Amino acid sequence: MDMFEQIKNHEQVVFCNDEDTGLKAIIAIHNTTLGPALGGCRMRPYGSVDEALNDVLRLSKGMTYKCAAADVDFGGGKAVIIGDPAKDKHPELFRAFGQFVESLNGRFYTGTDMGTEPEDFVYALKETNCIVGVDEVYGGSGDSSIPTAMGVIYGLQATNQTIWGSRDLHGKSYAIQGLGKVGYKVAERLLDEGADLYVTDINQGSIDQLVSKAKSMGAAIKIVSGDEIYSVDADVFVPCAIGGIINDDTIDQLKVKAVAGSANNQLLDLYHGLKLHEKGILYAPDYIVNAGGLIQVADELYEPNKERVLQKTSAIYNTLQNIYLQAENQQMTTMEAADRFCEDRIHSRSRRNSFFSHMKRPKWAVRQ
Ligand SMILES: NC(=O)C1=CN([C@@H]2O[C@H](COP(=O)(O)OP(=O)(O)OC[C@H]3O[C@@H](n4cnc5c(N)ncnc54)[C@H](O)[C@@H]3O)[C@@H](O)[C@H]2O)C=CC1
Ligand SMILES: O=C(O)CCC(=O)C(=O)O
Repeated sequence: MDMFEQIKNHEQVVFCNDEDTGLKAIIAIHNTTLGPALGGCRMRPYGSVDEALNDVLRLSKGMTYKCAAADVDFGGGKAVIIGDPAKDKHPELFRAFGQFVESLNGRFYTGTDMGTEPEDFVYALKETNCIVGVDEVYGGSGDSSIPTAMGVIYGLQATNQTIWGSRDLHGKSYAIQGLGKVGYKVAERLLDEGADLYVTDINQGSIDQLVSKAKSMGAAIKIVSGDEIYSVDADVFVPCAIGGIINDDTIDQLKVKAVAGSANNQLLDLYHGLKLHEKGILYAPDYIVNAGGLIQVADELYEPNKERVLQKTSAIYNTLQNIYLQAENQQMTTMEAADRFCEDRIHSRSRRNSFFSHMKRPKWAVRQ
């Protein structure tokens, strides 16, 4: 496919190649109407450059919508590093990545995502100030997966309220895919609430950790294989790992009443939102539910304020309920209702914010 056809809705795509450190990364800036691009950096052993490019293009577009929905003055961007997080990480790799981010001169801010940790970005921070979510001792706001997990909990509460008339989390069962930075925290909170859990992860260490936590609480969790997670008899499916997991094959297997989790790009295609709807499964649009981390890192770039982050993250509950209502009133899927809500916000600003008008960096209150 023609490369420009492939990236046609994006403003800028940067291929980063550094032979000395082995860095192979792609930074995608989707849309900066609302402000400079902001989005995490994922590290994965992608099978091909094309796979990595597709991922970063989809993820960066999602960030444009996420920023609009969360009402933060940033645009959509994302980065991917091609490599195995378990084997290929080293300080110089992240320093080299930081140099590429710096070369964008404030058009792109980044931090953690799947496969990366706040500590990795301490090295990138040596090269650029355009890094978010590092520990507070380095001037950051800390692990952004904490508010992300909190947002998922608000999303689950809004979903339960809509389906069962109560936002209570206990008395329901949840199938969690992925016990990483976000999924593990969601699982802990659900255990605290006395919910029943089915869990899966490709990393046995995370499962063992959750099992011993559950044991210490006298609770039981059911461990299932990667394939089984789609067909368990749970009330809600909570995807907290990879994208594209809502597809023709998995929708046929789902027995749940709702899907609400942190994973970015859960629907393989937009029409899978319709298929879920036709099967009577309520879908919580991913970028509405998982905006907590974004809210924290966006806040960090101005005047960091923990209370405000908590307040804005708790608004995910109302935003999601409104999306559910809009979808019902306008006879569309929840994903279509969410997309329309965001597109209206972006278009209403596009007349006033022109391309590149947000080159200026936000005020760096902490690190200057
Ligand atoms: N960290 C954050 O604040 C945010 C994360 N997200 C999204 O949430 C998802 C999870 O992010 P993190 O927890 O930060 O990533 P992470 O890398 O800390 O955790 C991902 C977990 O999923 C597991 N996993 C990977 N493939 C799997 C598979 N096929 N089946 C089961 N488990 C699998 C990994 O072993 C790991 O434990 C990603 O899609 C990410 O883009 C979205 C918004 C913010
Ligand atoms: O958590 C971050 O660093 C930025 C937010 C992000 O990348 C996301 O929400 O997917």
